[in-house]
Amino acid sequence: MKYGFIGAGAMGYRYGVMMQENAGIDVDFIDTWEPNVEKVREQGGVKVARDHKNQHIVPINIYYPEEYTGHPDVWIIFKKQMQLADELERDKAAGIFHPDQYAFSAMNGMGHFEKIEKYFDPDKIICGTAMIATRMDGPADVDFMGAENGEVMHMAPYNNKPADEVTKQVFADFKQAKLGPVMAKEWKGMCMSKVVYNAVVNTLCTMFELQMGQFIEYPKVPEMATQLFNESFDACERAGIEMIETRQEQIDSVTTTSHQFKYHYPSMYQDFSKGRPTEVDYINGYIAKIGREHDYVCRTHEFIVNEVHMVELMRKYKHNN
Ligand SMILES: NC(=O)C1=CN([C@@H]2O[C@H](COP(=O)(O)OP(=O)(O)OC[C@H]3O[C@@H](n4cnc5c(N)ncnc54)[C@H](OP(=O)(O)O)[C@@H]3O)[C@@H](O)[C@H]2O)C=CC1
Ligand SMILES: CC(C)(CO)C(=O)C(=O)O
Repeated sequence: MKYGFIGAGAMGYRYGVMMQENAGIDVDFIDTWEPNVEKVREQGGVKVARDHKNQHIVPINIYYPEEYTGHPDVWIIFKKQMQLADELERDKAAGIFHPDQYAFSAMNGMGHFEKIEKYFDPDKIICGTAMIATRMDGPADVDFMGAENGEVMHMAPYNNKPADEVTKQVFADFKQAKLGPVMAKEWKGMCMSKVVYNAVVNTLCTMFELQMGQFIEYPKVPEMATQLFNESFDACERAGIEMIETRQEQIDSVTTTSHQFKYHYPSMYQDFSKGRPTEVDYINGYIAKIGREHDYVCRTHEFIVNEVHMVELMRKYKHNN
């Protein structure tokens, strides 16, 4: 099958380059971030490293939406939550979406599938999550974090029906690309299991400007994680959302993944450090929202949402001095 990527950023490159290099799959990238597209054209591809080592140029096909005439079977969508609505609208106006196409996304946070559903048949949407860390160090310059074969991701059909033939083929292609796919039975619990993880690691590392390996040096991280996961699980239980991991598994995963991705600044920090808004409203804010909708106040998550917005504001004073 042929794949098109909406978003040639950290995760778009991670999936696309691994699919191209490890599985020989035909891949095209669509991006609206001009310095990125121009840099790929100037240097003859995207600069790729793994854990800061073996940096090399990988030749790729990249297009602005308006230039694109291809017809992939599946679109893989990796944008930041705040960018997605405008991106999809521009892609639609450029005429690159077609009714037969599938869409897969493993973005963090919640809210993206409702937007994707406006452009794709819900029976052709595949939900995902990715415990795969990638740094974008600048336009067309990407660093895959963590050792090879450590990639793990989950996927589930948006309609919660058994996987159809195309979804099975996507799974097989991800497997061949060494992205470590695991099929889940139900998409919402699968996605929320990643949201509640990001609600601990992304926000805390961002506020304190820490790489994950530095963050886990603080001995009380498991205690802080327990407090946040307990609130998240309590809210999800009231909302009838069944997580795919237990509370204890999630608490433990903060320690293991922080060692695994020790040089990684979570994607939220990558926005924070470049003066951009963060995804906090789609992560901790989403947990707090489902809590309130079910008569349960997630006090710590609500506090964290405000703290992250406060550090966003603080940049105006600190980073310009
Ligand atoms: N990165 C990761 O490890 C993971 C990310 N995710 C999720 O995947 C989705 C996509 O995230 P991700 O791939 O990280 O994001 P991207 O790498 O796609 O973000 C790149 C965007 O950042 C902006 N940008 C501007 N200047 C720079 C610069 N100098 N360096 C880098 N970016 C710049 C550009 O947007 P603009 O033109 O608007 O400024 C660009 O489109 C998100 O939902 C994220 O949470 C999920 C798992 C892991
Ligand atoms: C890699 C990981 C899992 C780290 O929190 C992530 O999701 C991110 O950076 O956004």
